[in-house]
Amino acid sequence: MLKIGITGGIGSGKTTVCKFFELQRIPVFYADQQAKSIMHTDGLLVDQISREFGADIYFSNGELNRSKLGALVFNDEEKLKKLNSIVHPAVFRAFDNWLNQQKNAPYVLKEAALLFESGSYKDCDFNLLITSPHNLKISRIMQRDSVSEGEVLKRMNKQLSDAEKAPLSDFTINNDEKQLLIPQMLDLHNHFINLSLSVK
Ligand SMILES: CC(C)(COP(=O)(O)OP(=O)(O)OC[C@H]1O[C@@H](n2cnc3c(N)ncnc32)[C@H](O)[C@@H]1O)[C@@H](O)C(=O)NCCC(=O)NCCS
Ligand SMILES: Nc1ncnc2c1ncn2[C@@H]1O[C@H](COP(=O)(O)OP(=O)(O)OP(=O)(O)O)[C@@H](O)[C@H]1O
Repeated sequence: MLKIGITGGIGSGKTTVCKFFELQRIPVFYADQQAKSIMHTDGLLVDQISREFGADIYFSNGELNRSKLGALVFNDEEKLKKLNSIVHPAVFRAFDNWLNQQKNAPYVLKEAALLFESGSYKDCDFNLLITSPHNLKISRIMQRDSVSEGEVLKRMNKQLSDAEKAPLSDFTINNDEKQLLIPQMLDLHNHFINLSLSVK
């Protein structure tokens, strides 16, 4: 099964682009959403996170206190490294399990904000980068998550820049709201279908 990694900085529009691929019946694994889910459902992970960040990082109903954890890790490089080292291996395992269930698709997409930073791109056959202008990414997230520019910048600064990601990418979609998104996506979809036929 052909595996395509899809990434881009915070607010670049990864998830938006993936929804179009889903309309073409391409299965998409959303690593960030998966991380969110298993951080309160996977007992082993919950134990590790509680041990590292204190039991009160979870609310009494078992939900993760995301704003508290975000404030801790995005202000402390070592804590962020620790959290990543706990969560990322669990997300890799979840992807492997998910992949085993995708039998009939021509190819699959793995959507991850930290595709390159986590090394996960090495496990993909090709990698697709979504780019958008800096200020547009910031304003999208401020609007989507009702957060300040400072909060967006803290997350952005923990990610590689587009200039660093570009040499590691095989394909790029420009989501600057000037170039049309759907034709770019459809061109790539057709290309991936052809690639999947050639590797069969
Ligand atoms: C610290 C947490 C709880 C803060 O949650 P919050 O609701 O504020 O942010 P959310 O998860 O919605 O992420 C928003 C965006 O921030 C960026 N981001 C998330 N985690 C990270 C990270 N570890 N490093 C850099 N950027 C990140 C991504 O672009 C993401 O889409 C959360 O970000 C988290 O659990 N991060 C660790 C897991 C992870 O690395 N996820 C992403 C890849 S699997
Ligand atoms: N081409 C576009 N036109 C209009 N709005 C857009 C476009 N692309 C993305 N957006 C909006 O910008 C916001 C961020 O997009 P999206 O959630 O897809 O980004 P992301 O890269 O997945 O972000 P994150 O790294 O935080 O997960 C969303 O509210 C989305 O609806």
